[in-house]
Amino acid sequence: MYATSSISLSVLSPQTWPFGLQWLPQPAYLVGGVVRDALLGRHADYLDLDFVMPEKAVETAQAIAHHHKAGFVLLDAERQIARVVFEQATADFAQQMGSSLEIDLQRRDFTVNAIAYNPHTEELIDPLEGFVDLKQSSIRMVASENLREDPLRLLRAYRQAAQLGFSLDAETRAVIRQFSPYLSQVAAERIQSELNYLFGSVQGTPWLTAAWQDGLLQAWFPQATAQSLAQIAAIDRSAISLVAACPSFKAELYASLRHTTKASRKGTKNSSSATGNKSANSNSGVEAGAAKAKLAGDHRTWITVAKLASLLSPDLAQAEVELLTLKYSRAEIQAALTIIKFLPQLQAVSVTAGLSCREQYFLFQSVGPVFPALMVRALAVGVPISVLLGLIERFLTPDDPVAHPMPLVSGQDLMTHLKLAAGPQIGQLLAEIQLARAEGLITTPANALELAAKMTKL
Ligand SMILES: Nc1ccn([C@@H]2O[C@H](COP(=O)(O)OP(=O)(O)OP(=O)(O)O)[C@@H](O)[C@H]2O)c(=O)n1
Ligand SMILES: [Mg+2]
Repeated sequence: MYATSSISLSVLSPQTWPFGLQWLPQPAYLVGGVVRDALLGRHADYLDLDFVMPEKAVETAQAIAHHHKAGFVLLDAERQIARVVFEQATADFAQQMGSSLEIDLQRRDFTVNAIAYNPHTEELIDPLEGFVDLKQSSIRMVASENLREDPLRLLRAYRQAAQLGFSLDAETRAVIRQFSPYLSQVAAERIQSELNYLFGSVQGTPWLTAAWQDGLLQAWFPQATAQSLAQIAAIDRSAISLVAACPSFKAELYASLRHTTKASRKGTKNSSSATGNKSANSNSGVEAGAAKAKLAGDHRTWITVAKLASLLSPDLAQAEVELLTLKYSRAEIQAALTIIKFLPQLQAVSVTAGLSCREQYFLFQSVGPVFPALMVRALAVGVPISVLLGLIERFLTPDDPVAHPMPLVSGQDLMTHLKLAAGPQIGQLLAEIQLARAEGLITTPANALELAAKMTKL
């Protein structure tokens, strides 16, 4: 135990919390990432407070939530863990595991995450010498049994190494390799959220590759090869090249998909009983997790979907099974499958001939909003940038008749003017009108009606 005078821990001060110190019983400790990050001088983009206390954890959370009109979620009744969700912060309150704080810390994942701070006395408690590992930028397990107890920690090691810019202690890595088959026992939602972080940044890529090399991804992506991982690195480079060639495409590539998904990095159902491995047992818990993931910058973009698609089987049915197993949302599954389905068409394009107007029209129609993900994946697998830039220009032009056709006439117009009955023929005529427009053959509604009249007489 040592006093904090030599280190600036102002970020841990109750002044930064959304509630006052008087709400906490004595003793109570801050633990986990917030302490680690404060010691590193690392400012997370949002406040994620984890408290442990020998008793009254849930009552404390309840009282704080009630007084501050914040959200309250009982994450685990048995282990007495509750979450209070504020607008700009989340605070978890857990009953200490075991009869002392030291025992609780000994049951955690990595030494750098097993440092506690007592806000009442302003002291750090570091029995596992996590501070030494922090200074050496090293992720070191507390004990191999702890990794066995909650195998998600195997993958967390790579995610946290990526996030912190740390290395993985050699002995820890050897244990992870040995335990890698146990990762298949972990709830898919928890795996997914770690993966999303690894997909979400350039720094994640080498660690994703390391995780694959160490056998952590095989159970979830049985078809992934060294080449798949190389393609993920190529996606990082391709995104840079596309933005350099076409700066206005950046906003499209990095558009957030989070509104389309409810998967969360914490608070999803699981059966593990490890310390700090908080699990929600209600839907509101999932919501709380999602809210937190959103605050934490769980950035799902078209680039992350393109990376995900790189690891999947090229067989659509098989890829869908892999995505469903990982509990990806409908929207993400649709997006990843669209990439897999249309990539071969782009790979087959000859640079000289390019895609015909008609082919482009159908490509835009079929791919829809997934287009940016398909472009970055296509460039990563070697489709010439010249082929892609033409398509991107169309995509970025709001009134482009090929990428964004506006109907010249409606189905109703056709029925009224040509005295046709409703039926599949109307849809076919509308498609032909759009195509003729895309090819520059017609420009006005009158032209469209003429064309349709001609076609019905054929
Ligand atoms: N599977 C897990 C999850 C969490 N923890 C412990 O619970 C703390 C808080 O967990 P969490 O907030 O998920 O992670 P952080 O380490 O705080 O990292 P982040 O910056 O991602 O919040 C961790 O530091 C660690 O002590 C653990 O031992 N095993
Ligand atoms: Mg945390």
